[in-house]
Amino acid sequence: MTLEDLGYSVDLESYRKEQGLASLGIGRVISEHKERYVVKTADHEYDAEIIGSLRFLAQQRSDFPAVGDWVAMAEFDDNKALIHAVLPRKTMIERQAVGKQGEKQIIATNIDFAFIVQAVDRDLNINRMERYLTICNTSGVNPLIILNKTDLIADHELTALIANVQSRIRQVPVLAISNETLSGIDVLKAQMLKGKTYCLLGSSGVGKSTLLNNLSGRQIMKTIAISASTHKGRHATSHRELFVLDSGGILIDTPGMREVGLTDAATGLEMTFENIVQLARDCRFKDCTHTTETGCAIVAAVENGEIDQASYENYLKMAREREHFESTTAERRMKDKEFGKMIKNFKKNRKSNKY
Ligand SMILES: Nc1nc2c(ncn2[C@@H]2O[C@H](COP(=O)(O)OP(=O)(O)OP(=O)(O)O)[C@@H](O)[C@H]2O)c(=O)[nH]1
Ligand SMILES: [Zn+2]
Repeated sequence: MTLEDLGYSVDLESYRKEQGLASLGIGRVISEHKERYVVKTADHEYDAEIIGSLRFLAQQRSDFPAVGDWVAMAEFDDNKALIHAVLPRKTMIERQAVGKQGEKQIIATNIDFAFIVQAVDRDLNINRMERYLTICNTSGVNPLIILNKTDLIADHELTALIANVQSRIRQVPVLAISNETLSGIDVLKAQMLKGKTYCLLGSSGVGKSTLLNNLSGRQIMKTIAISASTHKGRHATSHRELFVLDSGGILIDTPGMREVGLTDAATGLEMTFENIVQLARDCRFKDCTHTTETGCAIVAAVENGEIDQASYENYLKMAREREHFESTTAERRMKDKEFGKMIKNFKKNRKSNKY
């Protein structure tokens, strides 16, 4: 295997040279667990950690390596390495960190295409599709919607579902597949390009791992991490998350996600809801919130059925969420600043009081 097989590019190579990193090895992070990384190189896999100075300089979660990252590293043992630098990311899919208001968490980096997977039997949720789309649009990743488990419903039901999805999401291709009958799998395989990185996004149980197995033609087992204290199997931490398929495509399987909160960087919202946002030009007031104002072109379009009511509500909900993220981040920064001032004053007082 070569680095190019893993997705390495000319741009990355010239960056590496420019930055004087040529003496270090280059590899791609294929899994991450509590600041321990598995880094794959052309002919090796390393257990890696980051060097102290990198940790020291890290200001936020996104400064640490993530699955999909290219890193410059030094081998120090047979299969151990230290990560010295994270190379610039072409794309970065991120969400609001669960339970940590105002913080971001990277899902995967350097992704070219995302497969947004949903199951047609009971999980289908167009609001959630729009949410994943927004996340993709924000980071410049090309989305494809995959409807899985089509073996579980009748053909006419599937036709209706696809029409339903496409009435709300017009600009994104939709592909129906079944991991059971393998219908659609070859079509999907044929679309995947050598050296490009794909990522599977979707809730737990929609069939991402099964799809990975079908695309790779192998049974790639997930090792479930066992929490030592409770001996309870912990959910969906796969040991390896990045795979090179025989077709040459590179596939990242992210653990199933229950929550996909938006961050302030969700500029993709306007792209996802382009047909809604465009109408705002005709609103009577420039600062229209598109809710209760008279002369709101968006509300009018919802009323006359031009815009889907559910889509409209989902748009407003996500716009509020983005705003909330922004305000909590601002608040936190303010608090940090105040805390910094307090420390400074304390030190000053201590000096002057000489205790
Ligand atoms: N009938 C049917 N069942 C499927 C299909 N694809 C997957 N399944 C089943 O759905 C269940 C969940 O599939 P997984 O592939 O583990 O789902 P996942 O999205 O990887 O879930 P996480 O690993 O929790 O994120 C398994 O029991 C699969 O056998 C399908 O096309 N048809
Ligand atoms: Zn309006």
